[in-house]
Amino acid sequence: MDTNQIGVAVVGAQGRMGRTVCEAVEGAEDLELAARLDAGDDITGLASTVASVGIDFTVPSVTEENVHALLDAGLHAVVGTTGWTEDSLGRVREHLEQVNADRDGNGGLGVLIAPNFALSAVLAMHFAAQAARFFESAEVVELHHPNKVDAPSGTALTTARHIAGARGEAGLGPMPDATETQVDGARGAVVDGVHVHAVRLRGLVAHEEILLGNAGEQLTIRTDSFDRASFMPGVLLAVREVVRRPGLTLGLENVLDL
Ligand SMILES: NC(=O)C1=CN([C@@H]2O[C@H](COP(=O)(O)OP(=O)(O)OC[C@H]3O[C@@H](n4cnc5c(N)ncnc54)[C@H](O)[C@@H]3O)[C@@H](O)[C@H]2O)C=CC1
Ligand SMILES: O=C(O)C1=N[C@H](C(=O)O)C[C@H](O)C1
Repeated sequence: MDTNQIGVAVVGAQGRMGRTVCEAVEGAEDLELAARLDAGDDITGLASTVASVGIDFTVPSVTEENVHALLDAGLHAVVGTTGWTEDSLGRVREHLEQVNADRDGNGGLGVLIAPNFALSAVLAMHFAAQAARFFESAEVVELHHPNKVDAPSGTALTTARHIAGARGEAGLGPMPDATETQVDGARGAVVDGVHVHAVRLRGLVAHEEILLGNAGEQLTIRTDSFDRASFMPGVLLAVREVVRRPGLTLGLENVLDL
């Protein structure tokens, strides 16, 4: 391996995203694909490889455990897997503080977790948060392939939280809604007061629409990932950035300086 290259281990390498990430890493001159791991493989062994960054695209039930194992093996982590909570993020922050306190002089480890690495999705979330304070109503509709195991998507959860945060800061109250629900679930999930709807449809990859309404007008912000290639520039950027960002970074928007 060239000394200027960053060694990368992909965890979840046999999955839809993992396979695409392996190809993208192999195609990047400044990165070296050092290991492909999937269920049943031992992350601890990465400590004795040239890998310095682990990329996790696995399943919500195992991603936190994988990140702790990557940190214990001395690797930075880039994570696209969904399912993170304030509690699990807090445990990663604590772990980073511990490992980085022990690494004096060796440069701190970083973890970058992003619900979506596609530029269009990151911008859609950003624009939605900017627009939210100007509208009485806002709802999020996410649309995905039917093999997705979680709903609503991590991107939709984050979008809804950002909208709710912006509305709260602007002093907006609850949205108008006179519904007397006839069937449970008809109005979707409610995330911090924002309704989120999840569509699962054969043929889709990853899509999201943010609807913002006032009397007589509507703003629609839409992002479409037609191919998993859309996530790759963001994933590779995250790998290059995480090695010089000790601690926890949440969202690609921080790296893009939005
Ligand atoms: N942040 C982003 O931009 C994106 C995030 N995602 C998220 O990434 C995750 C993976 O998505 P897909 O690749 O579509 O799923 P997938 O089901 O195709 O792949 C998951 C892979 O993880 C493996 N796996 C399961 N347990 C494991 C373990 N303990 N250790 C190592 N590998 C393990 C599985 O065997 C499988 O190969 C999901 O949470 C999805 O929502 C997906 C696309 C983009
Ligand atoms: O499972 C997927 O496919 C995707 N998952 C992420 C999410 O839940 O937001 C990102 C993207 O939507 C694709």
